[in-house]
Order: sequence, then C-alpha cells, then structure tokens
Amino acid sequence: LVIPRVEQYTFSSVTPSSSSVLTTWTEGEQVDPTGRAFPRLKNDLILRAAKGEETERVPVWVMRQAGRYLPEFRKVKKEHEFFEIVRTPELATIVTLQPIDRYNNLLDAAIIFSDILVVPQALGLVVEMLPGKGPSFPNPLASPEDMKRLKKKVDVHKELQYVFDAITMTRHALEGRVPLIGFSGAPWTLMAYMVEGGGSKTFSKAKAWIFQHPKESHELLQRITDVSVDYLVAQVHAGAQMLQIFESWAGELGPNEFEKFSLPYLIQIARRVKAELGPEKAVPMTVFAKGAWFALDELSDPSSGFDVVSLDWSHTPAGAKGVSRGRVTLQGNLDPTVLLGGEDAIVEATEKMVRGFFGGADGRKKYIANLGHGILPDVSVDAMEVFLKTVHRVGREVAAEGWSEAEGEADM
Ligand SMILES: Cc1c2[nH]c(c1CCC(=O)O)Cc1[nH]c(c(CCC(=O)O)c1C)Cc1[nH]c(c(CCC(=O)O)c1C)Cc1[nH]c(c(C)c1CCC(=O)O)C2
Repeated sequence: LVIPRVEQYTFSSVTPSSSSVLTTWTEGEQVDPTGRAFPRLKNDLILRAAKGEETERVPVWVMRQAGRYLPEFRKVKKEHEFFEIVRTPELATIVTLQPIDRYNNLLDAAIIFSDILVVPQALGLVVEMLPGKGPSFPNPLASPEDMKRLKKKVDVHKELQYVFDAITMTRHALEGRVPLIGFSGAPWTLMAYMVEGGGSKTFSKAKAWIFQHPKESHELLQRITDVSVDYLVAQVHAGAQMLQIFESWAGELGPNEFEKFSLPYLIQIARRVKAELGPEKAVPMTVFAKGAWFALDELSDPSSGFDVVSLDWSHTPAGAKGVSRGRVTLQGNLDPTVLLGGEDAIVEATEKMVRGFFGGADGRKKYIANLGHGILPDVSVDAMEVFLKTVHRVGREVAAEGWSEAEGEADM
C-alpha cells in the first residue's frame, strides 16, 4: 500500500454557501465531557462539503468501512463477539480506526463502530448477532400488546453510555485526522427489526402492523424517535462531528406509507436534534433512506432539517441533481457490487459517478462520495483502495478543470 503524504487543508479559500441551512459548525476548540480538549481537526473536507462549500476534491468514506472485508477486523472478531466489541470502548475504538489507518489519508471520515440495534436493546429487547446469519430477536414484538415489554422511560446515559465513551475515546485517538460520524437507525427500520425479529424478505409482519394497527405503530415509532433524539444529541456531546440516520428499509414502504410512517419521524429527529444542540453545537445531519427514490425531493427540502441526503444506486447523478436542485449535499452512490468487478470496472464506474455528481456548471460542491449501501464482506482490500484513489484523482481533476474554466470566464 502506497501511503500518500499528509495534506494540509486551507480554510481560507472557500466561501460559505448562503444556502447552508439551520446550523453553524463550531470551528473553535471543542472539549470532551470531562472538559479535556479534543485534538484540532486537520481534515474538515467532509464538513465543508456538507455545509455546501466548494471543495478542492471530493470527500469520501464508505458505509461499513470497518467490517468483515478487513482482515484486521476478522482477527478481532475471532476473539470477541460482535456486541462485546460494540460495548467495549477500547475495542470499538480499535476497530473504528482500522480503515483509517489502513487507508491512510484516503478516507475523509471515520464512523463509530456500533450497530443500529443498540436502540432496541436500550428499549429492553434482547438482540443477538448470529454469526453468518445476522441479527436475531428471540422475543420480537408479536402484537401491539407486546409494547408493554418496552421500557417506558429510557435513560440513554444509563443504557448506552458505552457508545458515548467509545465516541469520546475514538475522537481522541483519531488525533484530528478526520471527523467522526455518529449514527442511529431510523424509527421505521428499527420497528421493522423489532417486529420481524430479524431480517426479512417481505417484511410482512412489520407491514401488517402499519396497516392493521396504524395507531399503535405510530405510538411505537414515536417512542423509538424519542430515544433516538436523546441518543443522537448525546453522541454529539460525546464528540461526534456529523450524524447519519439509517432508514435501510425505507424502500419496503411505498410512497404513501413512507409519507406516513417514515418521513415525519425522520424530520422530527433532524429538527429536534438540531434544536436541542442549538446553533453552537449542531452538526451536519445525513439521511440514508434506502430505496426511497420517490422521497428525494422532500428530503432535499431545507425544512426537513437534513444537510446531506445519501443515495442508493438507483439514481443517476443527473437525475438526482435535477430533483434535489442544489438544496442539500448528495452522498453516494456506487453499487457496492461494482467493487467485485475488478480494477477497470471500478475505475470506470467511479469516474462516471464522480464526474456526474461533482462536475458541471453547478459542480465542485455539495458532493460526498460513498457506496450506495454498505461494502460487502467479500470485497478485497485492494478493490476498496482502487475505489478511494479513483475518487481522489477524479475529484481533483474535476476541481482543477472547474477552476481553469472560471479563470477563462474571468479573462473574457
Ligand atoms: C440494517 C443495519 C444494521 N446495522 C446497521 C444498519 C444500517 C446500515 C445498513 O443498511 O447496512 C448499521 C451499522 N452496522 C455496523 C456499523 C458500523 C460502522 C461502519 O463501519 O459503517 C453500522 C453503521 C457494524 C456491523 N453490523 C454488523 C456487522 C457484521 C458483524 C459480523 O462480523 O458478523 C458489522 C461490521 C451486523 C449486522 N447489523 C445489522 C445487520 C443486518 C447485520 C448483519 C448483516 C451484515 O453482517 O452486514 C443491522
């Protein structure tokens, strides 16, 4: 692996976008919950892209970047169970840093190693991670009656302090190399797991709930929302510099049901988290509503409260930009299986994507490269490197072309 030299990013060459919504980002010194100063951030590229500012290249990170495709992760997994890693701040820190260390200077963000299912656990449900099978709830919510089993009041500091400790520890260990992303599952996706008891082909149990028991479904979604707001706010206090909400099963709902059972809770989360943090502490928020191509217009509306919309691979860059109309930063959206296609396929698809989202008259801003869903376990570490390097190269090329075009115009 060739490790590039440390780059310095200038703050002065960019002008803040007038369309950056709702928040300001604290650029001064930030302290952890004990009052100890966090290391100064050396690479704020992704935060500037989220704010809508022009960037000199394209920031990039990858969903599930700390995961089974990494041999160093599999090594940790041999000795420790999944939720043991999640609950042990030292282990979560080590694993979060693995891709950052391996792809030194190629990744522009770290995402805290945890899982969306810690919130159902905090609500009182048992969740196991079965090797090779994924998450499993021994006692899912079979009917609305079962909601009695959920904790009425959840103190996130009592139930999930290990996540906050992992965030604080990781933020120190990162030494300001890249920002740290916190996350949570969106209410519908968590409800789907809580009712189905695990993954599902049809989600027929969870979907039957929303049609048979709409009132109780809203009650459940609201309870998950309330915990999620506290959970996300506390992640920022612990040191998270950006937040992503994973609505992984959005596409299981049609547009009408998404409108009722997903979107209102996503918006509520973004608005309440920002209101509770206030303008001084608010951080950029990303929504990933997988499969909800029909909701891009609404999610791009500044009133939704999101700064970044993460796209799956069902969008073309031109199509997504046409609908989103520069109101938010777009993130995504390479089909994760392209990384199984070999170097030529990766370079070609990545180049097309980066030029599509970052190029053009309105380009050089509002774009963060990522995959359209998590990286697959059978991707090689070299394929990941090809993807990251291609994003860097093409992003710089597009930015340079843009600047010379602008100079050309000024000459005329
Ligand atoms: C739906 C969902 C889950 N978890 C998550 C989502 C939303 C994102 C998405 O849609 O992929 C989110 C998640 N899960 C994990 C992270 C860590 C941070 C990262 O590197 O992105 C994040 C952000 C670790 C993990 N979460 C899980 C692993 C694999 C654990 C193992 O080694 O067996 C990791 C690294 C397990 C998990 N956890 C979950 C499933 C369905 C599975 C099993 C399938 C799989 O392995 O991908 C629930």
